[in-house]
Parts: sequence; structure tokens; C-alpha cells
Amino acid sequence: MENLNLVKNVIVVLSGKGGVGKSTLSVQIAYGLKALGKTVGLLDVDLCGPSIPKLLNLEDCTVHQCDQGWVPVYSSQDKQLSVMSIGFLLKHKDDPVIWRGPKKTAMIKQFVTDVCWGELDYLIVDTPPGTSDEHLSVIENLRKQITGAILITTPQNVAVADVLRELTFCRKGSVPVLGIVENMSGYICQNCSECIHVFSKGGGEELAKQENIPFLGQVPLDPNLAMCCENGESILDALVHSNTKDAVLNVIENLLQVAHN
Ligand SMILES: Nc1ncnc2c1ncn2[C@@H]1O[C@H](COP(=O)(O)OP(=O)(O)OP(=O)(O)O)[C@@H](O)[C@H]1O
Ligand code: SF4
Repeated sequence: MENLNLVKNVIVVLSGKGGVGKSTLSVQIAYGLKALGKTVGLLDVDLCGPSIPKLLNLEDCTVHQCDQGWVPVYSSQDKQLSVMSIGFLLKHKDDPVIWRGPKKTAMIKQFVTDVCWGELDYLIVDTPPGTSDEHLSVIENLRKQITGAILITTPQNVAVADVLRELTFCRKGSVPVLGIVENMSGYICQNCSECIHVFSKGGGEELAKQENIPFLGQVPLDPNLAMCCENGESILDALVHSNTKDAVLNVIENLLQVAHN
């Protein structure tokens, strides 16, 4: 665990359902924390669907070994954002990873113990959807280091019900819940920038109130955010004036209020 000695906060990003924007927000939060002067690590434990390398435009990178373990990939020369994903270990980036539980568990243990993160203010852990072997391994191996979890949901009731399951998982595993983020909360019209609520609104906020946990904010469904991810960019750098950019910043600022060691 020596490789984690200098990591001040570990934040696990969870969602009950797939495709709700967990990886998108993990990346944008990591970029945002970096922009605020923090040193950040991003660990992708979605072993069967690693999307982090693509979202950071680091698809062609590979990790190297040093005496202490693996040297993560850095997103820029200043080394303020370091990244680890199984995507960096695959011979061909489109190779499928078809592993059973024990192999996944061993890989995650290696990710936790063998990556030389160095000094980090925040280590963000992006997980697959649901509560599976990967989540249990993260909790088992990082129990002492985890600051807490953030739960990503969309406003629809089904997604919110899935978050309830994640909440129970956190409580059973004694992982503090730092808050809920409601993603895809309304659609930003590309003609007039008006926010249109296609689905029901405020489910995540309502749930946070009901469960007495912090609500970290809403992020709208915005093609500009999807475009930033396609290009591996931070929305904070890519756009000058945008409600979505302000919404992402608001989530990060709220997160900083609740997660700081
Ligand atoms: N707020 C948003 N605005 C526009 N597009 C978004 C937004 N959030 C996510 N997306 C898009 O939705 C898709 C799914 O997002 P993402 O891969 O981050 O979800 P996920 O929850 O990590 O998925 P998985 O369960 O597969 O890991 C991506 O194409 C992403 O660009
Ligand atoms: S919100 Fe206004 S500008 Fe945008 S599509 Fe609808 S009518 Fe057109």
C-alpha cells in the first residue's frame, strides 16, 4: 500500500445503471480539480469497458514498469493528472477483456497496490455500473483510504431507484456517501441554449433530500459536453460561456466542500 501513502483523498464514482455519464463526469471532475490546482489521479476499474483512455485522448499510450510498480500515464507534461486503465495494458485497444471474478479481483488489487501515484490530492476511481466484483475489490483493497463515494444518476425514476441500491451497497460496505450528481438533467437546445426537461426533473435532488445526503448538482445533457469528451478535452477549457461548464464547476466546488483531508 506504500504507493498510496501520499494520496490524500480517494473518491469512488458509482452508478446503478450503465450509460448515465459516470466516466464522462469522472474525467471532467478530474480535469476540473486539476484546473483548480490540485494533483489528481484517475483510476479506471471498468475492466470490461475501459473508456477513460479515449475520453482523455490517451488511447495510444502505454504504462511502463519501474522498481516500485507501474508508472501511470500523464495527461500533460506538468504531470498534474495521472491515469491508469486496463486500456493501457492491452496489446490492441479494441481487444475484449473477458475475465471471471477472481482474475478481475487480482487485477484490481494490482491496480491498487502497484501503481506509483506519488503525491495526489485526489484519486478518482471510475467503476463499472452496478455493484459487482470490481466494486467489492475496490472497497476491500482501498477501505482505509476511501474518502467516500459519489453517485451519478439521471433524473428518471428508474435510474434513481438504481441509486438507492448503490446507497445500500455503500452503507453495507461502510463507505461514506459524499453526494449525488444528477446528470443529463434537461437538454440544452443548440439553437437558443434553453434547457428543455425531456424527462422528469429533480429525481436525484429529491433522493438526496430524502436520504439526507448532499446533492452535488445537476449537469444537463449537452452535445457540447459530448463533443469535449470525443475530443478528450476539458469543458472548462473548451467553452468560454456555457451553463453546462458552470454546472460542472458547481459540482466540483460542492465536492471540494465535502471531500477534503
Ligand atoms: N451531460 C451529458 N451531455 C451530453 N452527453 C453526455 C452527458 N453525459 C454523458 N454523455 C454521453 O453519454 C454517453 C455515456 O456516457 P459515459 O460513457 O460517461 O457513461 P457511463 O455511465 O460511464 O457508461 P458505462 O456504464 O458504459 O461505463 C457518452 O457518449 C457520453 O458522451
Ligand atoms: S428551445 Fe426554442 S430554439 Fe430551441 S428547439 Fe425549441 S423552440 Fe427551437
